[in-house]
Amino acid sequence: METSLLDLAPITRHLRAMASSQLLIAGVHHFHMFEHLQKEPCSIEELQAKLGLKERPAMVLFPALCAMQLLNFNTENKLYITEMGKHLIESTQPNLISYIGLEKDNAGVLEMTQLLKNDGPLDESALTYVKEGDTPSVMDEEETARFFTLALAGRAQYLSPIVASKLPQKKAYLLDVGAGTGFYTYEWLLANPEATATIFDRPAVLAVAKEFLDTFSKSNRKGAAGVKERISFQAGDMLIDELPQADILLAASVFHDWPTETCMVLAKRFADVIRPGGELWVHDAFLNDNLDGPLAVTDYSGMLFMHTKGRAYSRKEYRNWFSQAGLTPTSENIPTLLDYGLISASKSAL
Ligand SMILES: C[S@@+](CC[C@H](N)C(=O)[O-])C[C@H]1O[C@@H](n2cnc3c(N)ncnc32)[C@H](O)[C@@H]1O
Repeated sequence: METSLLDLAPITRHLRAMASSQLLIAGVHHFHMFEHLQKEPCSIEELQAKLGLKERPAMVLFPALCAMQLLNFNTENKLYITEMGKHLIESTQPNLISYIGLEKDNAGVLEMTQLLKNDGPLDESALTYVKEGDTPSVMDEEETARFFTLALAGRAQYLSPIVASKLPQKKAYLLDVGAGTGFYTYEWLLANPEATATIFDRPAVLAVAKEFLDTFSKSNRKGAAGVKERISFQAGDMLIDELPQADILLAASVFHDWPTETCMVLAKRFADVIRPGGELWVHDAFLNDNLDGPLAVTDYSGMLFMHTKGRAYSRKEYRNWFSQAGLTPTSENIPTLLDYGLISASKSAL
């Protein structure tokens, strides 16, 4: 299996870098963060209260400014302004406040500011990649579900050989929840000729996934034709519907679409259907455990914040959810490509 691919991360970093600009300008000109912090260092909660921000926007904005080296955490875990950040305070001469202000009315900055203040858009049906309750979802309309699923196809196709090669290699039954195109599963089944799998997603997304499986099966790769017979599709709502029991449950780019409380619910639901001795695998981009970067992921978190109900989380946050769900997280951090990686947790054997 091909695992030595050229890492295309520079492309996704440039794509996501727009979030850095928006968060920097919003932080300086619309939230006046540096003025608030100049008297004394603040805990995350204290700064959140001063700025009137809910938990999710705070956890997007503060790590981003740390990753930009403008803020940092001291030994008491309080945020303080770095030497560079001091040049964003009025009393420091020279400062770059007015220069940054040239962009303060940029449409993207104003939108980011509004979303940070509201913790997301007022109209939740504008969000992408999420289906929750009775709120209409773009993932349930044929045209938009196709558009948003196709948008992720190239990324999944590119990442899937390396992700599949780092998942357990064995005869097992894999459940791919929120599978989108299903590429990770197709690759993994190709590498594991005795394994079986289920692709779980919304019905309109599965219609697109089936087309990708058709094309995959017809490729001239050895064993590709047989993958189709070992795969089933299940339409449903992962937040409420019964999920099938599995040896391996894969959640690729799934948790980052949801707020913390929903991530905890999902972790528990996933843990409950993993068979004894089975494993939960998460493929995602992770914040540093001390929430100060990396910049590629704080940028990604800003974009996720704008378009979904989620953000990027640290491995420590994931591992806490896994433990609370009754699983045992491993300490292994497995990098893949595009600033993503894998982590896993296991369920004890009976
Ligand atoms: C960001 S995409 C990830 C797709 C794929 N795993 C990948 O990495 O390319 C999230 C997926 O979760 C699905 N999803 C969102 N809410 C869902 C729900 N309540 N039940 C089932 N699937 C859901 C979406 O339709 C979408 O395909």
